Amino acid sequence: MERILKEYFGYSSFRPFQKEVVTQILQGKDCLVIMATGSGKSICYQLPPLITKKTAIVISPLISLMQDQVMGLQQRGVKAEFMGSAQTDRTVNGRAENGEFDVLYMTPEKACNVSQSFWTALLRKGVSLLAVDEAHCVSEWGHDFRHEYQKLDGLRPFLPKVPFVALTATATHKVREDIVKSLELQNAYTAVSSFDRPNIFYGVKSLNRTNAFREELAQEILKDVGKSGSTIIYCTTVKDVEEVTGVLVKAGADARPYHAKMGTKVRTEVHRAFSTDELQIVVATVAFGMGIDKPDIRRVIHYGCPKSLEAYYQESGRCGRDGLPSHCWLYYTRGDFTKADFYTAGSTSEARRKAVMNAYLAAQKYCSTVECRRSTLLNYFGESLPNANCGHCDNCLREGVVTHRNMSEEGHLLLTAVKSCGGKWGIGLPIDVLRGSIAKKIIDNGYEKSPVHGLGRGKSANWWKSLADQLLALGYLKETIRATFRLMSVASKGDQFLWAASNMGVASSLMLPVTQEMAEEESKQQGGMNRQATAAAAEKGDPPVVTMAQPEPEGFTEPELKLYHHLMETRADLARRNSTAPYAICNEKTLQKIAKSRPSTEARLRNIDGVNQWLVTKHGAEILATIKRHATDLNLALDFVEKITLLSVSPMPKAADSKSVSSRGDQTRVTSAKEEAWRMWQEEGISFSAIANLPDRPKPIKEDTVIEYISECVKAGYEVDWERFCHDAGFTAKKSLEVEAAVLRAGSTEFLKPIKEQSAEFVTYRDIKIYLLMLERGFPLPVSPAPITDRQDITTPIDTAADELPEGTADALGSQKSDSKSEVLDQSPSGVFTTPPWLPQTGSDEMTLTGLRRRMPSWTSREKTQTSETPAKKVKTSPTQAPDDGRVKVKADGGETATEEKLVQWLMTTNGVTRAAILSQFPGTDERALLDLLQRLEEDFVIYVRNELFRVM
Ligand SMILES: Nc1ncnc2c1ncn2[C@@H]1O[C@H](COP(=O)(O)OP(=O)(O)OP(=O)(O)O)[C@@H](O)[C@H]1O
Repeated sequence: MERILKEYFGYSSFRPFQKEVVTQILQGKDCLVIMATGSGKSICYQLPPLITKKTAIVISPLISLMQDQVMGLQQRGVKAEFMGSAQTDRTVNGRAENGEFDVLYMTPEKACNVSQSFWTALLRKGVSLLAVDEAHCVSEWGHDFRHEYQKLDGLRPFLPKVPFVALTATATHKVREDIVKSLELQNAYTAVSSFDRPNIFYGVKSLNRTNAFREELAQEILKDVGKSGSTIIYCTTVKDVEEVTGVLVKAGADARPYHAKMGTKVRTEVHRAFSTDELQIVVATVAFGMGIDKPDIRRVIHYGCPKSLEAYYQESGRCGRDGLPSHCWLYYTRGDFTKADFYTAGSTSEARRKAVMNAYLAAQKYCSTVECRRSTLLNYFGESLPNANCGHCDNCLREGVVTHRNMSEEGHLLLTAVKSCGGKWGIGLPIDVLRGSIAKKIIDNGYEKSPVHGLGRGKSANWWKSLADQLLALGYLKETIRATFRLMSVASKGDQFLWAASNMGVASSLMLPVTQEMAEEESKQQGGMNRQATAAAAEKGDPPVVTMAQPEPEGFTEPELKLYHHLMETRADLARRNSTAPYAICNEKTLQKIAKSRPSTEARLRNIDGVNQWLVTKHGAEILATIKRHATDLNLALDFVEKITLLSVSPMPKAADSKSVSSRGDQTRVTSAKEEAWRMWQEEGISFSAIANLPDRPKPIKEDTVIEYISECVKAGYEVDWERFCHDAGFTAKKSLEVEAAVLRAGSTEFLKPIKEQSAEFVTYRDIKIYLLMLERGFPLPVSPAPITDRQDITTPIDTAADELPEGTADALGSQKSDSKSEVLDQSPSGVFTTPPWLPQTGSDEMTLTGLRRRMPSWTSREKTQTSETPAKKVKTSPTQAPDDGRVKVKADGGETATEEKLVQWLMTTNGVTRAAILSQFPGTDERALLDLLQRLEEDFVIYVRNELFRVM
């Protein structure tokens, strides 16, 4: 899986849940995948067809979305196409039926209308899965309900045993249940990830639909768009689209409109220009919604409140899909909150109408809340942030700047006005009463006689509405929905407040934040006084005003930045010449990694996370040429190996306080089996081999597995006796130096295989992993006094050392809780080791374990056994274990032995071989040891098995 992920998509590791979902699909299981926007759901259905070589059918709601995905996949060497009305290539149908495509997209309408014979023919060729993308469209409770989605279960009989995979980024619990029911998902594996998009900054501002405001907005947008990345401005109406585009173009912006009233041809052209970076800003209605899969959109601006919070999450989710910092701003006016009729008009059932209304109210709440925007968004989907303050939205940044004020008087007035209107109206009428309106409705109902009539004249209607939002959120007011009307009444908490005020003569204090809207309204009324206050606050060093500016990549020196920009130009040029989008060539994050590491060869370029085989083959030469050309001018060294990230790890906590510590970042604790292995080794001194062969294990595990377990504990912060660990694992100074040299030659620490290829034969995958772990945790590496000057200097340790050991010794050593150091050196009671014959017999400080190790040619028993003068204690390695140099034990009956290298080399010359064939090729190999070797190579992604044939990756 990892190999294919790297080969086609360029990624070196899976994101959370991707691997699990792919595994379940490969096992034929239905899946329900609920993962955040931009979290990488597509990989879940794009990888299985590449593994199984069977077509994946993907149901997608929009042609533009399918076209985008097909373009991206084709750029990666994946055979992808879409079937539907917009398809001009007449051969697609036949080729699809013939199983020629890895990934085949179609709309639900198309899928429900293709003939049974099509499915039968395709099924004969092989179908790996049927994915239903944007699966929330299945549910009436979803924000984009589509009838055709509800018919997709009709495909089940045509595609027996084909796993159905439903994917969406927006599904409340109700929607999830609907999806499972409607698509008849059986025993589905469900993956639900966090909805959080940490790289996105969320903010809300108020809006005024006047030309003056739009001009101001255009200036604000223009300040940032010049820097980099693309911008989408979503509008709720075509009129808004035209007006906003107008002012932007007039102000000199590179902007074009996109809405349903434009012809298909023009829309396609706008879409293409935007995707290929020819156009920087698209001002669009939601028609442009899900169809955009561009990873480097830096700003999504909403001009008007969206129709639902789900829609907002989806649309804002188009932003920053490459994980780089991006901004989402929502501009709204309270006038946007009066469109309930419009949005609910198409509802065919009461349930649907209610769902639309709830989602609409949630969007309004998001606009007017003074709480953390991110929390508000996540809470809606049933998720809560560990910290109520995300620190990365306008409200959180304003915290500390926002002043609180006792609004008990205003609160009392508003509650009284609502009460006097009898709970029969929305909030608008009581506010009109407060502001002294003598409209017909007020006179007809006698509200002008209310004791509070006209007492709230000093504040604007919007100011009072903002207060009402807060009183509603705090439970002083309550809202009931009748049809599309929102009726406001006083809740019991509000009643108590009013009662206390009239009976005790005092209103309780009501400290509330002055919302941005309140501040703006007051500012308008006080002729800009508030603006002065804001400037004064800034002078006092209050948090900075948030801008939409796109920061340059972090941690880059000036020359590196220049190189990065040259690479961006090369990418744009490649995209132009290949009629594709720059991001389809390579995304910005990957380009940043390339600029930082500056590979000099294709192999090193390939090694970079995010670089796929296709990029190397098609454009590698030009990218390398750009690097070479500019790196010299900019005085930048090539093949820069970034160790900073590896070494900048916090010091390791002590075991006592680290057992419950989760690993850095990923909150996972080690399993009890791993912790048990760690405890036995670290605290009880039991050897790896003894732990691997514990008598009460149902089946022995490999020594390597034990080492892996302990390594995981180390990563999770557990303490280890590191010297002993290296000693027991046979990781010597010589190996350490060799791996270090290999890392430099490989140019990266991302993958094990290139490092292995660059290492001397005696270095095993285990050694490389230990070396990387030490680097990661910042442990000192073993040192040797004699530097290795020449590769020839490094000789391969003997192959047969372990075979000379008498049977049973290892088991015996293990069962007596042995410290494996005793396999080599006799330990004196003082903890000082006696000097082996090949070391000087004097020199007290050199007699400590560390001192000895510093001077020893090697640390380990196994390496010591190769020294002819050393009277090594005989240690037996279990027949199922491969010795630490990765070699396999030789059987007494002779014949050629399978070593890691020999085996891999031979496999490379074949098209895949069975285990029996390997055994006959290497008759001197112990069968169990061979199995171990094969398993280890598989785990290290050196080989893989398909149809019981072993092949090299
Ligand atoms: N394992 C990975 N490593 C690094 N990047 C990845 C990985 N998987 C996916 N990505 C990248 O993440 C971005 C988002 O992926 P994708 O389009 O699949 O998201 P999505 O979950 O379908 O989002 P949405 O619901 O918004 O459509 C893409 O640029 C993709 O290439």
